[in-house]
Amino acid sequence: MTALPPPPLPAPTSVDAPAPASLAELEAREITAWFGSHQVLDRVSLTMPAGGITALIGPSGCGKSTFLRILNRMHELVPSAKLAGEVLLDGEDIYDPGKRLIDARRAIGMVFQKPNPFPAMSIRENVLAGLKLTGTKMRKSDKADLVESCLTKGGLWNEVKDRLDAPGGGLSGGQQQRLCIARSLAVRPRVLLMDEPCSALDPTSTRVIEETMVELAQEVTIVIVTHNMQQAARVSDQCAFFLASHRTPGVIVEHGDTRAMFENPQDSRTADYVNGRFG
Ligand SMILES: Nc1ncnc2c1ncn2[C@@H]1O[C@H](COP(=O)(O)OP(=O)(O)OP(=O)(O)O)[C@@H](O)[C@H]1O
Repeated sequence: MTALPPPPLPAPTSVDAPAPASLAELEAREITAWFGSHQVLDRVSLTMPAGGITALIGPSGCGKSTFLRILNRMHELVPSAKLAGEVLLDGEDIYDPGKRLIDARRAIGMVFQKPNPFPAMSIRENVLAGLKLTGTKMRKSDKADLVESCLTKGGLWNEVKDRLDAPGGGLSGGQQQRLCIARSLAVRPRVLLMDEPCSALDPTSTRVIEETMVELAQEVTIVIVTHNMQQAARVSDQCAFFLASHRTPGVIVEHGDTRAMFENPQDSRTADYVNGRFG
């Protein structure tokens, strides 16, 4: 699935600086999804453990990106899209009518396939952009600290600390993606969703992002869609293998510990997929 633009957010309401985030578990229960009359997922359930990296794998069109977008209420941006089921963040349903959309998007951030920094904004402004959108006010010195800590966690600080006022669009592709990660972190999400975050990057930038992900998992739960089996094996703790066949919506065929899924898959279709025999 190609990158979507950042979702629109409601007008600013909060004036508090973001509170420190704690690790959170994300649980999808019986998720079924449609685009118009086309059903693309059928009762998919998956627990994504706090502080772990979960990789969603499977051939093109089996519903991985749709599932990922359901996890932070982006699916509902598509006019024909519908869904059934629940998404629980630490036990609370993000689709509860009493919950605000902005809170779900703030707690569950998204990094897209194609880096999408605001090209004319400075590196510093890019990192702080999410705060503006969520209406968060901070002291200037706190902002400087936040920029440094997010760029450090994003694995970019040393490369940009002397040019924070340069435009974000002037960075390399890999640097731009790390800037987008830093931007996501600035609102202190509890979960970070990553939709093929390295597919537009060279192998060196990919490895830097993978190292960044592993570091980040200590403070944020990560869910990544990837077509790269080596990447799933390198970074994830658990994998979920999605599959859809002609006329049949996507389901999870098998999920569990990544090493077990790669070395001793229980389903022959998983074995064929992880060994590159299809997809
Ligand atoms: N905006 C949309 N409108 C209509 N159908 C869509 C839309 N987005 C996705 N679909 C359909 O939903 C199904 C699942 O697509 P999705 O992008 O979730 O799969 P995927 O596993 O992420 O694929 P890929 O690995 O190629 O990105 C496909 O049949 C796709 O054509």
